[in-house]
Amino acid sequence: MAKSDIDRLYKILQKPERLIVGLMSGTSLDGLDIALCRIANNGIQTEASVLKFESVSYDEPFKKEIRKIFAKKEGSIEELCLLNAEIGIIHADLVLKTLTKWSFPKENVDLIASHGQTIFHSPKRLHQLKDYPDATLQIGDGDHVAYRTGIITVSDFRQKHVAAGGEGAPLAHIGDYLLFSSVDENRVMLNIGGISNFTFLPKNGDVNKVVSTDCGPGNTLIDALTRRDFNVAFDRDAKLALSGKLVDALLEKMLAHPFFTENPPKTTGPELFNISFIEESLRKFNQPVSSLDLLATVTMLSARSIADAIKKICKEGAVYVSGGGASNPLIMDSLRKLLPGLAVSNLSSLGYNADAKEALLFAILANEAVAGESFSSTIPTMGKISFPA
Ligand SMILES: Nc1ncnc2c1ncn2[C@@H]1O[C@H](COP(=O)(O)OP(=O)(O)OP(=O)(O)O)[C@@H](O)[C@H]1O
Ligand SMILES: CC(=O)N[C@H]1[C@@H]2OC[C@@H](O2)[C@@H](O)[C@@H]1O[C@H](C)C(=O)O
Repeated sequence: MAKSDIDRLYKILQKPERLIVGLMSGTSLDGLDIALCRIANNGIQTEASVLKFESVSYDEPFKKEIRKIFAKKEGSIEELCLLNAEIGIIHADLVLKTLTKWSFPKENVDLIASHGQTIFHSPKRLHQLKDYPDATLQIGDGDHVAYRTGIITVSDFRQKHVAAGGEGAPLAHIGDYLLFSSVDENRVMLNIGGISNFTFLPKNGDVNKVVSTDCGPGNTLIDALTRRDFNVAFDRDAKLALSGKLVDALLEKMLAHPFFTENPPKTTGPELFNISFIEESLRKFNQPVSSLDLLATVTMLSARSIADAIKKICKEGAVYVSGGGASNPLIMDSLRKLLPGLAVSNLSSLGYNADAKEALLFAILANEAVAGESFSSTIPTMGKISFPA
């Protein structure tokens, strides 16, 4: 860290608006979402827009490398160490490449907000080891990103949330509250990524009534099955699931898992919802199920677990859906049927790109980290600052 960097940061935090590149690499391991965001002010005055967005796919060897340790209880510590640096370097290079593609000079970017790659999410509810705290780990070190890009980088947002008594997730509610609260509509901001999660924003704007929680598997089980049984990365437009049949009794067995009955807020990950979860459910069901019917049933598990979680919190208002699952017609149509009191639409109906939302939300967290104040003792500002020099 050099004095010039501190001076630069000081100037950035005094600006009325900042240009922040938000980076999100989620649990689907499909690629890196890169959003160039303009963010004015901070806190409840925040105004944000996405100027440019690109989702850069990871190549198969890189996905394979991450999968060696992703959400696994056991693996190579060497691999973890190497990937921490490698992911930082790859993310930095993807930012540089994308800025060049946009013909946007990197000198004009104030900050990078880098989520990193979640490698293991281990809240107490999952590990159940009484002598250990809630824990979560994101890698792709921010110093690599800052050094390689020359841009001040805010990263590793989740640790402070855990330090302040949270599970390290969801963090979306902060940006959701700042951007999407409405005086005349109850809003559910639903993201269907690998894991599904939502923020409930009551129409009176009362921050104390905001609820934010994971619901369960979004696309993660669907992707795991299409990879295993059909050798494709995901079920585009639910074509495969739509040609299978829902096996009701198996769905009920899956929904009997205690995660679904626990009250929100709660978080989870592919550490729980993975192929072993499906195999265990099939073992309990003890009847043969075809691959297509299994996929149809697992797709309905996503829709049902989301709808059940929302119904507990909000019965009337609107649901705005983002994340890759918003492009799954079987999930979207099922949500509309299961939530008759709520108008379900894509986040684009509020003028925001559904795929860019999570990267934008982390840009907002970085903006708060440099220019904001804690919302409360349990919602502090989050993120660590890395300097290029
Ligand atoms: N056209 C489509 N039809 C069906 N599913 C789709 C479509 N497009 C994307 N998806 C699903 O969305 C997934 C990617 O979602 P997304 O990028 O939101 O996840 P993520 O950000 O990695 O997850 P998380 O939010 O849990 O961290 C894909 O793996 C796929 O399952
Ligand atoms: C530990 C972790 O990376 N969790 C992610 C994941 O993806 C969706 C869901 O599980 C959510 O809890 C979280 O991401 C979003 C962006 C959040 O923190 O709000």
